[in-house]
Amino acid sequence: MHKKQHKVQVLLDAIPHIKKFYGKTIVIKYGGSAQTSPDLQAKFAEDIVLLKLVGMNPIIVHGGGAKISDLLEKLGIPTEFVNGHRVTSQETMRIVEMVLSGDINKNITSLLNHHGAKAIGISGKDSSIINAKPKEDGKFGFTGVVTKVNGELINNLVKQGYIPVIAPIADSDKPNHPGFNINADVAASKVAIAVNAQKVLFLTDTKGVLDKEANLLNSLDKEDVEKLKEDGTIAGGMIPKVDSCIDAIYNGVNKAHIIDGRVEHSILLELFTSDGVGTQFLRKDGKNNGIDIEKLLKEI
Ligand SMILES: Nc1ncnc2c1ncn2[C@@H]1O[C@H](COP(=O)(O)OP(=O)(O)O)[C@@H](O)[C@H]1O
Ligand SMILES: CC(=O)N[C@@H](CCC(=O)OP(=O)(O)O)C(=O)O
Repeated sequence: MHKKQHKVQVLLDAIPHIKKFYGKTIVIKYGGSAQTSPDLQAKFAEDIVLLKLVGMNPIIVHGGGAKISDLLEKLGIPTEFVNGHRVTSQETMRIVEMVLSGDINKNITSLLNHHGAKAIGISGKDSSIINAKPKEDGKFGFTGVVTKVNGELINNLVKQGYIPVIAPIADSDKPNHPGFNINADVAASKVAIAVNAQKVLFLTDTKGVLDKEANLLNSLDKEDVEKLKEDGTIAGGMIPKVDSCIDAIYNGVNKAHIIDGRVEHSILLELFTSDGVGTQFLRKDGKNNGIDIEKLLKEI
């Protein structure tokens, strides 16, 4: 095919995908592990701006766990993770907020704005968009469990043309409280549920969920995830990610995907091509994901 025709064909191939997602809300969890190089960050920004321009409503929830750990180490403050969630002392909470809300949130917001978006950086504390209480009765210190997300406020920002960039810090309902550190995967799924998102994408530093032989698992549901966690195939930072994917698809979000944020334009590959990348999470009972099982069975 002639080069110019090929370019046109690429656009034409994207039409059904653009149609499917036009006007739909997509939450993108931008993990710390996928924020590594300036080049990848610029490609991420291009993808998000393109989604907005073709009529989708992207909402970003970002992480930054690696940067938090780096700063804690420099300051000589020990840190611990249990099942992928950081245990957060009061001292650590201040660092977490500085890194997530002060540094990373503003960098992503500025990056998107310089690529032509109208991005607005907020933390869950702003207007108490995310509320939380202590996780496991305080065993995790200032690590929180989300109790409420103001989806309406986030959707109002979207309606006004903004791309919300949300730091996973939550407010407490108690005054003079330092707030809560929320695992960014958990924050992303709770935001996706609250805004009634069509999809939630988790960008990370692996191809997706891998089995014991490091083969990519293409599609998972609740029971698969339970088995993989039980036998230790899924560990560490992957635990909150898969739990969040399951939470999302059982609470109104059609599909969740874990994709490789190290691959350039992985968001566009996922949304605009039929190949699909990474691991998808889909309810096999067909409820809530747009698949008409009755119709499919008749066609077999
Ligand atoms: N079964 C698995 N498949 C893929 N990655 C896994 C698995 N179990 C544990 N992991 C780990 O989870 C990591 C991703 O989680 P994390 O480092 O928290 O990323 P992020 O910053 O994107 O949230 C991978 O880099 C990998 O080390
Ligand atoms: C409670 C908890 O685990 N909070 C996380 C918040 C940041 C995060 O989740 O960042 P990634 O997505 O890059 O891992 C932390 O302190 O590291």
